[in-house]
Amino acid sequence: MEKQKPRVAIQGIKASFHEEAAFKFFGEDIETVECNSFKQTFEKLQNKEADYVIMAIENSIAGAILPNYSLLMNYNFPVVGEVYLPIQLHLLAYPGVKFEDIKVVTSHPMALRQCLDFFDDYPHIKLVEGTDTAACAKRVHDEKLTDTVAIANALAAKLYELDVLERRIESNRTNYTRFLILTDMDNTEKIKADKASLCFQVGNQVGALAKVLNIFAEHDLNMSKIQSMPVLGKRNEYNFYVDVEWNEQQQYDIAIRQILKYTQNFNILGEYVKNDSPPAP
Ligand SMILES: O=C(O)C(=O)Cc1ccccc1
Repeated sequence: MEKQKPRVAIQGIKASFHEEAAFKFFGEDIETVECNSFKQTFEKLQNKEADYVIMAIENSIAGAILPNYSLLMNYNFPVVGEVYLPIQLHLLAYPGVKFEDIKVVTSHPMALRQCLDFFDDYPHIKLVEGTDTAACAKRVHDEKLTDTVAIANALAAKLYELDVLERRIESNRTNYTRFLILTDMDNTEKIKADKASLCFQVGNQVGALAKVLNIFAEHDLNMSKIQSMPVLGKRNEYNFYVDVEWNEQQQYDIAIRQILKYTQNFNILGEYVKNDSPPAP
């Protein structure tokens, strides 16, 4: 019997960086479920119209994508993996269009921000934000735009039949985005995890967070990320989102048991296999 392709919900359309990240994690034999918002990707999972969500959570230049932390907490689907994708940005034009013809460049705000240095030399070109990189490329194709170019990836150039006018126009070549993969409870497989994403609160008193961090250290857990987010409507209260990595599963188990005593609303958002970030060039 033929195996069903995993249905992966992404914010954006085919050939966006979210689809590229999904290909990197699952391989290319997937069914991409295009969505208008991150919230809608979670709704698709909830309604069983998708098997997985892949969602950007931080970028090496733009930093954390804060609203997505709240989605993790509110929907409570387990994180089952992560993937780091180098973001390579090209200038894509309708076939035949020359650089001198360009009046407008359109892309996702994060992509535009990463190419600002390139456009410093061309102040007459107007930057216009779009919903996602691939949607901008598609618009150039569909509307046969001859004065507007898009910033997008090589997948978009191929799918929307655009010429690559300039390759790699990003200001910083060590630019990557980290994506999380979530699924619903039913189909989580038992894996030998070596990384976890946690969320908790601590009391507003001296050393409360330090106590928790010391427990990680005492059990040889490496904290690879910490992010705080205010608790809605509560002054001076924060959710702490923490990623930890370990070599010895037992050490992790003991640390978690201890931390439970020093935190409130402790949540394991997911335990999964670590995917190393790309090395600096
Ligand atoms: O617009 C896209 O293609 C996305 O998937 C969002 C995005 C944009 C730039 C870097 C990483 C993700």
